[in-house]
Amino acid sequence: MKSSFVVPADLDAVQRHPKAAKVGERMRMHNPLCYGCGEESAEGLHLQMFAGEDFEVTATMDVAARFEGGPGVIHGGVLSTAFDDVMGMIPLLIGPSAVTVHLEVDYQRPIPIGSQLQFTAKLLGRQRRKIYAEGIAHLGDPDEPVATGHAIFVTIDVREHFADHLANSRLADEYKARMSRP
Ligand SMILES: CCCCCCCCCCCC(=O)SCCNC(=O)CCNC(=O)[C@H](O)C(C)(C)COP(=O)(O)OP(=O)(O)OC[C@H]1O[C@@H](n2cnc3c(N)ncnc32)[C@H](O)[C@@H]1OP(=O)(O)O
Repeated sequence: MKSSFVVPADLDAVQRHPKAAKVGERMRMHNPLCYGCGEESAEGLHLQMFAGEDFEVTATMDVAARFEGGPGVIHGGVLSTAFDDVMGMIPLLIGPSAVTVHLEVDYQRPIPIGSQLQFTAKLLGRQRRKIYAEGIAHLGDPDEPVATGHAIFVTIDVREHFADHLANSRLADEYKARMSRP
């Protein structure tokens, strides 16, 4: 990796949340309209995420024709969206909701339209509200990654963070009802 992404040395202790998805279990969508993993996002990536051992998440994504960037290959922005969402599941293994504050992707090989991308993401550490994660994407052999991602997520109070924006969602009524429950 050729960037300034640095995980601090003085990390906090972390534990897997008792209510986190079990190993091998599909992780629930955080929002059915999410462009990354939402089943109700017609044009979205439709990532399928699974909880792994310890602090790992795996995911698969079919590289559909609508994701083309260069001729016959995936668009780089689509791939970075996928990394954002896959690594964005890591905080849910330790508990808090969190949003991306930093995301970077190293593109190592072209990724063909029609292929199935597989992802493995893992926690690198937590320091206060910051959660550091790393992910790789591969086409079947995890020892031959086609891209690598790094991200920092910051924990949020979900109700507070989204309060002014719920009305923009197609599921505004549902979210308003859910967030007004004690
Ligand atoms: C319905 C269920 C939904 C559940 C939601 C699940 C969604 C997951 C999947 C999708 C993920 C996304 O795409 S999220 C969408 C894209 N992201 C966003 O929209 C986030 C926009 N950013 C923000 O709203 C804000 O920056 C916040 C709220 C995240 C943080 O602001 P804040 O609360 O004022 O906190 P602040 O003090 O600035 O930062 C806290 C700590 O993080 C550090 N920090 C802040 N920014 C950075 C940065 N770019 N790089 C490094 N470190 C940073 C600070 O130095 C500090 O460290 P220290 O002092 O402790 O050392």
